Amino acid sequence: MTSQIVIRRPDDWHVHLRDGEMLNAVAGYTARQFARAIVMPNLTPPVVTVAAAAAYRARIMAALPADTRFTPLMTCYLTDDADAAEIARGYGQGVFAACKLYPAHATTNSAHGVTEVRTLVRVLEVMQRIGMPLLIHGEVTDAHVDIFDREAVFIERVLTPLVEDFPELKIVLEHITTSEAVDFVSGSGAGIAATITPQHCVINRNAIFDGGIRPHFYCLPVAKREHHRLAVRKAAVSGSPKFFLGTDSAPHAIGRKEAACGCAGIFNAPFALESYAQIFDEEGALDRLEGFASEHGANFYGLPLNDGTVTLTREAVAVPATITAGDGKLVPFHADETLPWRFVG
Ligand SMILES: NC(=O)N[C@@H](CC(=O)O)C(=O)O
Ligand SMILES: [Zn+2]
Ligand SMILES: [Zn+2]
Repeated sequence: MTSQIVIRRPDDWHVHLRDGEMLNAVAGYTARQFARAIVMPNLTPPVVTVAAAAAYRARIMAALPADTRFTPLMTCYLTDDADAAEIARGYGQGVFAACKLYPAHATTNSAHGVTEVRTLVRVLEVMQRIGMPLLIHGEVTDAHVDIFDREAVFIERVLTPLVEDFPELKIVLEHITTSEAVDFVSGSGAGIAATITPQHCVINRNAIFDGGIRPHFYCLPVAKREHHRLAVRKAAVSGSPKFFLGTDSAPHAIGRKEAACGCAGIFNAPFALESYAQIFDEEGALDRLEGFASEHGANFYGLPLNDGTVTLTREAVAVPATITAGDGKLVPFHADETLPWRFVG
């Protein structure tokens, strides 16, 4: 039985580091495990300019010890009046690594998101030309569409025509949750990829209602039926270069989760690699963890692979019930569980 995993230093291709006190509390968890991370721009107000992204990047580095080897990769939040020239300038200067498309009102802090993808034609043309990836929260927001169908309907109504109109545009369908998403990405060209979170490999929708409402298992897109979980999990461990690691770690203070209208988001950064290692181990695919965690994403983005390695050992690790964050508390994914793999560093 394998007792140790050594892989090239991995990257997290989708994370929410927040700002202010929360940023100070959570940034270290991501920087400890990952060499780079694609940092989501859904702050209030959202990150839409090169200057705002550069300033946010500086705040992230200031939240970490000076000797931390971590590179935040910044993203531009697309709005209906997104500025193609500003976006191209930010990409050219190495400030923006990608643009993020939130359908308006699809998820946390998406009120400024895009109402009609059609309005973005100019921006998408430029992105396609310069090779800048478009990252998508793939859910329709139509209230008539059942919440469990919103990803599949987005693929049909929005993503399929988008790929037809912009065949060379690099697209990452973020945090996929359905067999429809797996099939769409698998059946598309090399320019279409997806990130996969640990939670969508581990839980199905029953977890959200297990003996009562469980707000710490609520995120968007919401977890789906078991057969979807199995499809997503199979894609993660498949070895396909189209699927790569993106935790979607999305911290919300405990009081904002345990509330009459609790926020969507699962905080998985503190034990992210432990969680993925367990999944790959259970699937007999530990030899594919390195591709998923450390190679496929970088290759898709056209970035160099990281130097150095990280190690996990087969050793029980107890996940605490809560984690202190400033004056408040966060509940981590796997709270109160014991995981079989320990991140050593
Ligand atoms: N995933 C979530 O449930 N929440 C994310 C937003 C997002 O990634 O959709 C957040 O910012 O809290
Ligand atoms: Zn999202
Ligand atoms: Zn997210």
